[in-house]
Amino acid sequence: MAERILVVGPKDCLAMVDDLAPKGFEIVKALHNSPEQKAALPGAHYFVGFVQQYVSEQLYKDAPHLKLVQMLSAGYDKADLKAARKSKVPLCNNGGANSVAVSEHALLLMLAVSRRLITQHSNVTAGRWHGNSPPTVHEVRNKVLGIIGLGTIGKKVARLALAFGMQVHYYDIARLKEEEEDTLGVRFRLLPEILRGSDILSLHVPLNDSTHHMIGAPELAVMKKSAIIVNTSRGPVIDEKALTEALSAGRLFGAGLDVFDEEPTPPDNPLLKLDNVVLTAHLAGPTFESNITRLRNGFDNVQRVARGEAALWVVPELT
Ligand SMILES: O=CC(=O)O
Repeated sequence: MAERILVVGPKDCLAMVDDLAPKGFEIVKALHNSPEQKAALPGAHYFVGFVQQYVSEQLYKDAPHLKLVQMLSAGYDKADLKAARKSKVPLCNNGGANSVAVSEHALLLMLAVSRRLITQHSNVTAGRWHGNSPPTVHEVRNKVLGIIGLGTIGKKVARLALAFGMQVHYYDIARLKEEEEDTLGVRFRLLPEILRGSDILSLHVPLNDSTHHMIGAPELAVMKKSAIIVNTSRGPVIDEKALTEALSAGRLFGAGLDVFDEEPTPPDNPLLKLDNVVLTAHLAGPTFESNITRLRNGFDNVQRVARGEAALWVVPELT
């Protein structure tokens, strides 16, 4: 009998499954917590979930025959890693499937904040024409971009930034060899140097105990007054209160944020009132293209495990 792949996700995402699903398996598509999911879990061999929060103790209880749990997210900070470890079923992330989307979004935020895009747009739509005003915005060429976290996304951000003529410095606990730095065109700096020296700081680390609030009031205090912060990683990597204070006091030029301490961010969050920010709703990753890549990687991994090979992209905490 064919093995079962259960794919769980929002309706629009499930619509793409039929085009990409591998032959030779029974494919079941279900919305999260739906009766279809409940009925399919006991006989499922592979669980492919668009959202990392689906990885819970209950999942492993309801699906005792799993050989792989494949998340289609990059992050796994909200997945139940304790339950995953206990189950001994490999738990994998999406293998960098979002990296093009997120790196493009990071560049978009850098440019939008540097050029005060939202203010300029609002001025035009409100009939305020400031064409001849003295400049209030920055170029990015020749600026120092500090990347914290030079993984798959961080490297793509570096390549895009280099194409814009930025100088790229990075800090990561895993440092590249000098030849690799030469090939990519980046230079390692210690964290205090990155903070002091960057014109634009872009965060690309996973959220864990060592990255929680890694950018707080003391770190913000040493940054240039003209600096921009871009966060497309996880909200709690920055102390949002300290950032809001720094932005309100004009101690930074601006911030581009796709992620927040609490999501959805509450409507009374004072960050929402600032005019030196560009904010998006944790949507750097999902694009038409990345959704296809996510499923492609997920189904490829399922077939790998079905052939008896080791899964790719097992989350590092479980290896
Ligand atoms: O935030 C998005 C992801 O983890 O894929």
